[in-house]
Amino acid sequence: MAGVKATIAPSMLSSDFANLASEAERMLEFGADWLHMDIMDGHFVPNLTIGAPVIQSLRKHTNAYLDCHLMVTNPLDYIEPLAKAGASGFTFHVEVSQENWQELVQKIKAKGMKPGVALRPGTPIEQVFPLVEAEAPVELVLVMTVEPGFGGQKFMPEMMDKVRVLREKYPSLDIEVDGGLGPTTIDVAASAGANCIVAGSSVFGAPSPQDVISILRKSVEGAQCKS
Ligand SMILES: O=C(CO)[C@@H](O)[C@H](O)COP(=O)(O)O
Repeated sequence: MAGVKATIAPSMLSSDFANLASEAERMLEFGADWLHMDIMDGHFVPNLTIGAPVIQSLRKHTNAYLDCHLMVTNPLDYIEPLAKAGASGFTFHVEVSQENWQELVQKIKAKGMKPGVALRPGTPIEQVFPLVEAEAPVELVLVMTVEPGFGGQKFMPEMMDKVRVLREKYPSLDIEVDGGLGPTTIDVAASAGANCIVAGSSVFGAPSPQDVISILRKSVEGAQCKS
């Protein structure tokens, strides 16, 4: 797994939104690499969270990489506002982009953001291959390990087959996993080949978030040494 960096991204969905800036600062002090921002429209998923105005407010307080996961039906509408707001990564869902993914990726890149594609647990992994192999490719694949919409759900180990297939095919791709990740589930994800780890409740709910971040990182780095 040469060339992929262990990246730990606390999911700010589990933070205290009323104190977002200080929660973000705390996570970065604890060793987080990215801040994972879950943008939901109440349509693609049955939950409504934040959008560009909140990213813009947070951007005033931090230079951190803001890893935005768009759980929305019309990702195209979000590119311009999120770029202006200061988003760093823009990951849209393959299920809503069958027709226009090339346009999406080109626009995301043109706005200086890192393009990624996510897939729901029920979506076959083959659907993302063309996006990774395109002339203007996505640079990250987010394998959802729970149904998108809410934090605190149970990790789905059967999703690791998707991660293994991706890692085998694309040794230097950023492969992100999201949902139910924590000290008890990280080893299976890391050994399957995931290198970007999103974790919400296991980090924010821990007596020592710093220790959890460190356990996640060590597991990913350890798995890379073995491969
Ligand atoms: O995208 C999502 C949920 O849709 C995630 O980012 C969750 O927020 C992760 O939370 P935990 O499962 O780690 O609590």
